[in-house]
This record gives sequence, C-alpha cells and structure tokens, in this order.
Amino acid sequence: TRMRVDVVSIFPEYLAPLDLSLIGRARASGVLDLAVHDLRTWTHDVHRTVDDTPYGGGPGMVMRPEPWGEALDALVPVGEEPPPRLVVPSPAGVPFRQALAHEWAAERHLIFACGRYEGIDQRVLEHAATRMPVTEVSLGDYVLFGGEVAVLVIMEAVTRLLPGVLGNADSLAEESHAHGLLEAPVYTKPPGWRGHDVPEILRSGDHGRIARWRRDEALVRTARRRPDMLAVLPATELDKRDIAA
Ligand SMILES: N#Cc1c(-c2ccc3ccn(Cc4ccncc4)c3c2)n[nH]c1N
Repeated sequence: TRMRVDVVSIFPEYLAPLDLSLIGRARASGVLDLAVHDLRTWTHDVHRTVDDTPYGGGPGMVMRPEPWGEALDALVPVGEEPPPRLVVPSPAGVPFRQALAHEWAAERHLIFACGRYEGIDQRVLEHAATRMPVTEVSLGDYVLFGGEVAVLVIMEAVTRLLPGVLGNADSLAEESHAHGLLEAPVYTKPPGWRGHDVPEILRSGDHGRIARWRRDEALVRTARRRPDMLAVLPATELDKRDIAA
C-alpha cells in the first residue's frame, strides 16, 4: 500500500462517502488504506464524554485532550519511521491549496483529527508535534461546524494525485491548472442546444487555433474572476498574450 490514512471523528458516519467512487477504487486497488475511527472509542466514562467547558470562559465547549491523546497513541506505532503527518482542519489553519495536496500525496501515513464544538484542546496538537509533523489547515474563509467535510475535500484532492487513481484523461484536468490560470469553458454534443451553439472554433479541427482560443478564454476568465491569480503569473506568461496592461 502506498498510503495509509486514519480519520478520527465523533461522527464517523460523516466520512462514509470515502467508500464511494474514486476513493473507493483507490482503496480497492490497494493504493490507499483508509480507516475511520470513532473518538469515543477512547473514552472510558459511562457517558463517553469528549467535551468540557472552556478555560477562560466563552461560549460553547472544547474537546478534551485525553481521548485524543489515547487515540493518537493507538494510531501511531511507537518508532514509526517516517512518522505520520497529523492534519487538523481548523478555521485558524493555513489555507489548503493544491500545493499542500501534492505534498500530502507523497506521505506514507496521514492522520486526520476532526474537531467539533469550539475546537480541540491546543495541548493535543502541542503534544503530537513532539512526535510527528502537525498541520492545522483551513478550507477557506467561512465557518463550518467541524472538520469532517474538510477531510472529505482534502481526501479527494490528495487521493486523485496518487499513482493509478486518475485515468490519463482525468490527469489533463490537473495539467490545466499547471499554467496558473482558470480553465477555459468546456462543451460537448449537441452542437446546438436551446438556441445556444458551441463556439465554432472548437468544431473546426484546427488544434493550434483551438489551443489559442482556450488560452485566451482562460486569461479572460481569470482576469474577471481571479485577478489575484494574474498578479502572481511570471511576466513571460503575460507577455506571451500581450495583455500586459
Ligand atoms: N477546515 C476548516 C474550517 C472550519 C472548521 C474546522 C474544524 C472545526 C472544529 C470545530 N469547528 C467549529 C468552529 C470552531 C471554532 N470557530 C468556529 C467554528 C470547526 C470548523 N471552519 N471553516 C473552515 N474552513
């Protein structure tokens, strides 16, 4: 197996979609070995308590450190080399981007800690960092209820980069971000649909002109929707299209 992934959550059923489609195939093909664990496995009281009131006051509850400590003890064999990476989705995390997906696709073992409530006692991450690399990561500037959906997103972005998971046709989708622009629009049959026609050029068979048309469309879209992406393009890319303002 190329990669082992452990996910710990108080809502393990939230991760059920990881059994489906591409990720299901990656697991069946043996390239990905995934296990989802219920954090309450590592509680010992009759109510299986995972949360408590926050020191310093404030609204909501905080996840207790003890169950997380025992969960990580159980999931990280002593002396595992290289150590797993602990990924903790959090509103206070670093932005999750394709570069991180590529980095994490090269890991042998990932452990995802799904928080709920107001988050996980920070000492869990501090203690884990003495044994393994720890990354607090955020999907974006909006507020979720917990880390589970972030793990679904991250697992999709990482799994599709594992060898053999993408058919070569899909891998082109990955390429298209390589030029640092948004993708051009896509079309398929029928050529005319509800009065809307496919751009003639795409049916011309002139692959040079089609490539240019797609790049122009990608640039226009990027300029309109993500000007921030253009700001970081190497100048040569802009000069190529003589659109430098
Ligand atoms: N990744 C990611 C996220 C989260 C996120 C992730 C984990 C947890 C655990 C608990 N919460 C709820 C909460 C806690 C504190 N402040 C606000 C909300 C989470 C939110 N919100 N937005 C993102 N982009």
